[in-house]
Amino acid sequence: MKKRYASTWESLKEHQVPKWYEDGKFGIFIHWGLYSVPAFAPQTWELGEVPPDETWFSNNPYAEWYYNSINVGYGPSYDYHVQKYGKDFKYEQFADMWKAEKWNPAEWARLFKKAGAEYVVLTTKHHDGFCLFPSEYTDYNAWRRGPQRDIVGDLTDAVREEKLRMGLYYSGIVDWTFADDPILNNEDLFHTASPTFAYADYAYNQSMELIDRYAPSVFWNDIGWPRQGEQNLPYLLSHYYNTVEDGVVNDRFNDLFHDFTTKEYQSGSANRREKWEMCRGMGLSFGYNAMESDDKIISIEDAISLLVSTVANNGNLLLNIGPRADGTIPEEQEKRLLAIGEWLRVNGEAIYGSRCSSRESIKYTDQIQVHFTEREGALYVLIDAKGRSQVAVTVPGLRGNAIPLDPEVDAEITAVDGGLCFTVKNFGSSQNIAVFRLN
Ligand SMILES: C[C@@H]1N[C@H](CNC(=O)c2cc3ccccc3[nH]2)[C@@H](O)[C@H](O)[C@@H]1O
Repeated sequence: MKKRYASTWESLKEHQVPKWYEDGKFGIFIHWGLYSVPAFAPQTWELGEVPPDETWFSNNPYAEWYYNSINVGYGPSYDYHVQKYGKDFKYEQFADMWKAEKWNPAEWARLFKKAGAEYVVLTTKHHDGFCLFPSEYTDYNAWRRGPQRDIVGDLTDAVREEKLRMGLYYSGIVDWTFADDPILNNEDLFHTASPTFAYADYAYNQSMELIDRYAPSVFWNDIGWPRQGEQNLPYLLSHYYNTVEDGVVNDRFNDLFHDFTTKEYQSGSANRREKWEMCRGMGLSFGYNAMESDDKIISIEDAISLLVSTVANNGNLLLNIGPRADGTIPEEQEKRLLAIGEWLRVNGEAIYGSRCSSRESIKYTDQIQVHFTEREGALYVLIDAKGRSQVAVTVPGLRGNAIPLDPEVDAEITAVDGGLCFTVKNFGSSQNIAVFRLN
């Protein structure tokens, strides 16, 4: 019998995180839109590395922030824009330059499947207000302009064809087509963006059309929800759950409600006792940054290490790709997705469907950490030895027989006082993370 949610916080609080999201562990975030045309941002910091003040916002590494970065009227993006497009070139003109002429959604979905992802989250409307779906509330959308396609619908169909879950991102409180005072600090961002009741209704109406048209498995709201629309939320969220019973929402509704909490790069905190999700770009940006240098893009080994440490601590990893305006995925991003998929094909038994172990992760050095997961009565020991070709670690309190999941891993396991010593002589193809099943 399908549960019916009332539009009250009490009823919503009965919603449980669905098994598919607990089991899925790995998703692909996609930031694609008008900002993918200029595809420019300075390569400065990861979010959380420096305070979110004027220095961050006028040197914003997020290429999807291009509109605000030029709107502040100074800084690297402003200088780039004047030099490349001219002082009078309006951001809105990118709407007719974005053609997505090489886009093949089925190809994208096949790549995400090969990457071992279980779900996908696509931007439907980022802070610039341009919609990737035929919204009935604005013509500033990809059906009327640029690609002249229902990007959201076409990708949703392709993703579901590959039996992956489709999630939708919506920029709830920031929409520069309603209010575009330059943003130079978090106060502007989280509290005073788009301050009208008209915008609150707009956000509510667009969210309803996204739910009714696409029934997304994830409703990923960003930054916050219009304060003038907070009283709409219980109805919106109960409508969402009554439409998508095993749907999930994140914690970016002004901390009023969530299924899972979020971290972004170095920003935010997570606790093992509740479900959380880590999101980040491959480099310092979510939107494609054509200027990005290889040294700023996460290594394959560090991406897998992040997945392992996130999952072992009760999280999911939502790893972003920033496609080019023409619809192709940059090779350096594709390479990382395929390598993660390769690692998961060999070691995924310790990841998919696993649960957080009562054993906390152990940090021996900055390079050597051991994580634990549990699944179907088995304990998995995941030895992460960043950058080392061999390692020997003693894990206390373990006993029994440990088998490497990767047959190419050459390791010796010996019982020592009250624990097991793992001597890994060769990590095989497992990118310096060797996984053992303890029977
Ligand atoms: C995915 C990413 N989100 C950014 C806004 N970030 C937040 O609102 C935010 C970060 C964060 C970290 C920990 C807890 C809450 C948070 N909210 C956006 O400004 C970026 O363009 C991008 O879309």
